[in-house]
Amino acid sequence: MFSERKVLLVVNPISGDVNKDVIFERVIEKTNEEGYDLRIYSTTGDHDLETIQEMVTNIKPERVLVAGGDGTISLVAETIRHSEIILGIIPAGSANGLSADFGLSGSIDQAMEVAFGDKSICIDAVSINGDISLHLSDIGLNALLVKNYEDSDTRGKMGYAREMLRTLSEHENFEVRITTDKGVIETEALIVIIANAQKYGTGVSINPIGDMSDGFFELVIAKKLDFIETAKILAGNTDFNPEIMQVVSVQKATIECLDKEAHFQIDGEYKGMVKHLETHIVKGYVRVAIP
Ligand SMILES: Nc1ncnc2c1ncn2[C@@H]1O[C@H](COP(=O)(O)OP(=O)(O)OP(=O)(O)O)[C@@H](O)[C@H]1O
Repeated sequence: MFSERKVLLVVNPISGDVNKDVIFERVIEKTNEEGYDLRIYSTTGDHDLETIQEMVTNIKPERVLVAGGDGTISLVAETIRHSEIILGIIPAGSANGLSADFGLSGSIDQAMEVAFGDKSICIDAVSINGDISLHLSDIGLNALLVKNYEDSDTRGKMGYAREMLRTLSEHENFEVRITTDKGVIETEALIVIIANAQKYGTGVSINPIGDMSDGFFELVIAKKLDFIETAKILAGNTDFNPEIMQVVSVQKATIECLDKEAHFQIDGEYKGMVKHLETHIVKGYVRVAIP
């Protein structure tokens, strides 16, 4: 059957611990029912951005569905940025931070309903030294945890707990200067989070005022915490205490590490050590289907 209504499904075959066969079956079934012409792309880890970009240009889909983690979602978002094409998320990564913020539970049934539903919002992104962050990026403690977890060959809760303890023993606070149009903050920090959203994938709410569509992002600056409190936060057992963290809503900021380089991660992907970050909001970056 010929159809003008096209859907592109992008699947990361290696992400998370999720059986992609079920996803294929459900998407094929749903697109048949709704009369969509379906195209499928499985990522290879090599030149995926260029290939997806070309497919989007040629196919002109109404929706692009992504079954993968935050890395694959960011990649696809880049290919449909500033367009009316709707991004449908089928959570299938290891952490699924973005999906959690959109209220997606992880069930395929719910994801399908949402991805083909008629509710969507246009979300902002944050540009950090030229890279795009859709969710939460940070320097300091959590970025070191992301690095340690990526470097370790264990997975699952036990592996996470072990890396968390190692991270707590290795981490050192750093001196930071943050310059925004609201003034200059100079402080010792445990972590500085550049937050477009509200919650980490663990469910910890670190930015309760976060709104992905408001034209602002938040800088969440946490100072020294004690060992137990920090462990609870990393493990996802408690939210940040407002007494020891400062939150500023901005459109632009310069972040400088004054005494040493700090570990840096974007949306769950470790990016190395940095001393200087230039950040600014990119309004209306991508349209996402929501519950
Ligand atoms: N076929 C493939 N083989 C190997 N690596 C791949 C393949 N397809 C994509 N990748 C890699 O997968 C990474 C993106 O993974 P993604 O973020 O989707 O899942 P994840 O890491 O399991 O989940 P999360 O981001 O939620 O932790 C990229 O580094 C990309 O290069």
